[in-house]
Amino acid sequence: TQSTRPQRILTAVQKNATRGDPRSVVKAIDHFCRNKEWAMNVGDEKGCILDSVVSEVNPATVLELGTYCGYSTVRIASLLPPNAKLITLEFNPDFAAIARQVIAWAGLEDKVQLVEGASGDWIPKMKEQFGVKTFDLVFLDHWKNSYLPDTKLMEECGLLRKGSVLLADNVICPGAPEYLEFIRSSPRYKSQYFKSHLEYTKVEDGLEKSVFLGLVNEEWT
Ligand SMILES: CNc1ncnc2c1ncn2[C@@H]1O[C@H](/C=C/CNC(=O)c2cc(-c3ccc(F)cc3)cc(O)c2O)[C@H](F)[C@H]1O
Ligand SMILES: [Mg+2]
Repeated sequence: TQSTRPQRILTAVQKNATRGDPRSVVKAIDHFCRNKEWAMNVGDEKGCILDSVVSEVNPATVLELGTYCGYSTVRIASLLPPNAKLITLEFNPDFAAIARQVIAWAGLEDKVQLVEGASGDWIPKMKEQFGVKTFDLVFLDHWKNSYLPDTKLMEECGLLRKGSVLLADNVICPGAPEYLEFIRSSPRYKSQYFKSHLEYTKVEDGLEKSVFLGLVNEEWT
């Protein structure tokens, strides 16, 4: 039977990366996607911006929406301090199965909890199921029209605290116009755009970093 692209990405990791070496896993995927088959990983250029935000936030709790093959999961988890936890949500069972193996090859299973299911179902259960109070960092990289509803849901569920950082991929390509419009005009967020390129291409894309400011008082006037 024909293999899938995620399966071919996993094979490239198993052939070219060193077990337990996250950087070699990232390198193997980038090499495969740049030279063999494009895939929707955040990639090396935007990945460096992701790395710098993770290092700056130095999060104890991270939520990733949209695991796909686990590329950004490995990038983020490899930078986390000891005892930090990354919860990543993926509702496609085939992608989840590949991502688990990629994360395991990188030796990061202890830092990552991959939850197979939909963000809309799991965000409301984060506290009771995983003992999470709030997230220090959220990486949004799932369906682009889900960025806004899921951000509102995280607020409603009390999963964001003053200073929580949201980092959204693809705000230009494919684009997340409703999310950008909301987050840039809301008094509850301080946003910053990091201009870059769509993974493995010269097409413009970028990441939007937004700091949650908490419920600001003008909302009570
Ligand atoms: C809605 N709730 C969800 N809950 C759990 N897992 C989810 C949920 N929604 C999706 N997933 C899961 O998250 C992933 C979805 C990633 C979507 N990403 C993209 O579409 C995306 C697209 C491009 C792109 C750009 C140009 C072009 F010409 C073609 C493609 C570039 C990018 O970097 C992207 O991230 C996964 F597939 C899905 O099962
Ligand atoms: Mg993306």
